[in-house]
Amino acid sequence: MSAVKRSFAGVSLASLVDSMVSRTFRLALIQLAVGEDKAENVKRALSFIKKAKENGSYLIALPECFNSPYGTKFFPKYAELIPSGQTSSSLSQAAKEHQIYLVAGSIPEKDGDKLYNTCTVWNPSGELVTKHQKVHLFDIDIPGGICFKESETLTAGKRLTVFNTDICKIGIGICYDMRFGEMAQIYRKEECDLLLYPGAFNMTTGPLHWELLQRARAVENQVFVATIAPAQDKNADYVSWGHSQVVDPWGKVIAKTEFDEGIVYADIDLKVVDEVRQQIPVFRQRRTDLYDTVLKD
Ligand SMILES: NC(=O)CC(=O)C(=O)O
Repeated sequence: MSAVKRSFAGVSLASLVDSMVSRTFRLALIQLAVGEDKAENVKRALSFIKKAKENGSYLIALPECFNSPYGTKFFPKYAELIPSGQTSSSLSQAAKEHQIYLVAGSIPEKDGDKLYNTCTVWNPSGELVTKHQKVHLFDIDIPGGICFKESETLTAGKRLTVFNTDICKIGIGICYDMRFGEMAQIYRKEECDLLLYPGAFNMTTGPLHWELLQRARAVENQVFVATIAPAQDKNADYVSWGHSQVVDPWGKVIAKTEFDEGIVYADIDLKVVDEVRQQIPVFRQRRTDLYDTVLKD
């Protein structure tokens, strides 16, 4: 729906809707300490989910690779089927028990003879709403910095992923996906109000790009953006930058943490999305006669 369609006879549709349904909710980001013991990783995640629910969260998100260390050598060993694997079954149970939407970071997924980096989304009935297989694999080489090739063991997903909660529409990307502005633009076109990126940037790219990219995606698309990282473990092969955070549609960081394990809470008010889009109406000012970003099958 465009900003134009959001107003009728001088009364914005958003304000009518606002008076009828709640457009605020508490988002919790779990910055989890992830180690080599898969069962322990899942157990810790479940205990943080419980705590986040006790603190009033409606939507809870986990980090990229929350049941496995992040590294190509680990993916084959930790990979599971979705939704028949043990991790999926624990997540489904937790979403149902706590009556929450759960965006479950990512796990290495075994699908046929291929492996994916996959985020599962669960609703308050414990049903798998959707899953996102990371579409842009993290293959980079910065001499003296970091060299990483997810494609050594992973296959790239083939579709973008949006889903609805009772309150808003959400677009999902995983980590490196955040670098691709076209993907976020498509999510805005699909009427998303919030983009969630479970991600694990590193000590080379994190300090420069992590927050910059989130604020850019938020301002360009006038959406809330949240990122959820594993806590930092200085002894791991891959050292996570941490810094899970939430950015509002003005580009302002409204909640954040640094390196340690913990929960970041943000009270999201979707009125802010409508205000920004009304006050700076760039979406309907785009020159689609000159350029466009389109979703392909
Ligand atoms: N780990 C990633 O997928 C991405 C990343 O660390 C980066 O883009 O930098």
